[in-house]
Amino acid sequence: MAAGALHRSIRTIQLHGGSNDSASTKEFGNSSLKFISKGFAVDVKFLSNRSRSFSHCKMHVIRAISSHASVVDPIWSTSHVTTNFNQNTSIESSLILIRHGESMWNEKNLFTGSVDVPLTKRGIEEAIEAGERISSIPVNMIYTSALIRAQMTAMLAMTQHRQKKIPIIMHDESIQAKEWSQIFSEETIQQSIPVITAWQLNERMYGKLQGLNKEETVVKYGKEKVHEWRRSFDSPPPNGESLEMCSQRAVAYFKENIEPQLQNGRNIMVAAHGNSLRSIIMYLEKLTSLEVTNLELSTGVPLLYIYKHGEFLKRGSPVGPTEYGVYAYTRNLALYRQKLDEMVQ
Ligand SMILES: O=C(O)[C@H](O)COP(=O)(O)O
Repeated sequence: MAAGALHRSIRTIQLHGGSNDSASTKEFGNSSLKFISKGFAVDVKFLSNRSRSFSHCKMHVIRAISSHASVVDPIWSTSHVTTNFNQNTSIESSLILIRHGESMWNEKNLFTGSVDVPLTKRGIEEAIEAGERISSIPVNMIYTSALIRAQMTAMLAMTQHRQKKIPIIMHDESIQAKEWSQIFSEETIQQSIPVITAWQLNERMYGKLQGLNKEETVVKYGKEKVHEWRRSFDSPPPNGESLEMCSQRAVAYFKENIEPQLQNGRNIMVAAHGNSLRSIIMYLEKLTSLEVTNLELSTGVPLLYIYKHGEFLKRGSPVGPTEYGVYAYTRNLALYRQKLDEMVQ
């Protein structure tokens, strides 16, 4: 990654650092500090430590290396990833969206929403199959919701990836969690893919429908009402979130956290849910609130978008690693696949 890119990333840490990245008072007593933040292992020297607030403390970044190993991905070392920080319009990156595989409540046809239910055996198989489909598409970072069905899907899918890197969940919930999950081998870091979990990508909160059977709910409230709750943009289910409300957190998270990574040439997989992904797709494809009512996402089917010139180009779902079509979408994808082919020879 270019030095400029690192410094801009660090500036981002400073700007947003007040709450999430605040260092402990003990650490501020030193004139230098090492920490891992937003996936970067950072060495800093404090120029002024009068302020106790990390976000206001002046510092000089001595060294910042990606702790998100795949950001500097050897397979991409000659590609755009290292040279793309000057708003280079030729930057191109892949975005894979995947709804989790079948969950135990999908199987029972229950409204699930924010309830944290695991995958069924079929859901596990769907996730593995999804992994095969995307196994030759580059993935530098993974975002999942905070719910186990999305996390299982991401992890299972990555067991199939030809790059053989290891997805590692980033624990940012406390300073201790960050410290205790550090990795001390740069080589091991390079063989890892950071997995960022975010509640904002969770399924819409289904309110008083959670745990109810979908068919029984139709019998009780009528087909039309239930369809309106499930698919309309702005009618929330009782005490729950409408798609619009879900979109306010999911799309905001996407814009603030995921889109900048794509702009920097990082290839991203997002494993999330029917409605959080519907709202993100609505944004990517500029769908109207009417058009989004017809958008249905199957469990465990990955969708590919190419990000280029600030636009998201829909590329459907890759069929499989042996299918050539998808890799012909862009030269970079074809080259990536070719490098993977060469690696196994
Ligand atoms: O939360 C749920 O019940 C499902 O994952 C999505 O439900 P929906 O198809 O009713 O939106």
